[in-house]
Amino acid sequence: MELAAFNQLSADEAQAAIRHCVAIPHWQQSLVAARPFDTLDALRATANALARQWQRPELEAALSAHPRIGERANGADKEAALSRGEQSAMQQADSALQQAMQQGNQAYETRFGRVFLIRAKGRSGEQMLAELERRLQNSDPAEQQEALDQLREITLLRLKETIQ
Ligand SMILES: NC(=O)NC1=NC(=O)NC1=O
Repeated sequence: MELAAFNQLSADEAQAAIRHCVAIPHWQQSLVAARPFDTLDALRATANALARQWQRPELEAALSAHPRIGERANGADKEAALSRGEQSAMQQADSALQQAMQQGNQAYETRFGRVFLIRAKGRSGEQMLAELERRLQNSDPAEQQEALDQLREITLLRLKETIQ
């Protein structure tokens, strides 16, 4: 979608157009309310600044829309389709890597009590497993910040693909 088109949509239509970027309604509504944007850079800077305000509640709300790494996102909705594309590297992963990722996800969820979140686009399965193993050593606060940073990266990538 062109920026000009996004600027001209009704608030409801504009929110619907970016809903799949992240399952945080307040972020969607705040970005819509900040229109009109003069440039794509201005849109992206605002989206980034709003995403930097996220804390634990936003992280937990958003995780519901992000399947585990290595788990095929079933479903016909746009988020599931985006996840399948983002995680395509895992579809080619061999069974050993798939199993290691499953065990890593389990260890992460036992340690931190939530799904491991990483910006999967552009990363191989091996790179994501290495990141999981590194982040398992993080303290709780450090890991919460890393997860929030990854959620922000995923969101901004999706926004970039949605409004160009
Ligand atoms: N658990 C996850 O990290 N999921 C995901 N990361 C992405 O980049 N897309 C996902 O669905």
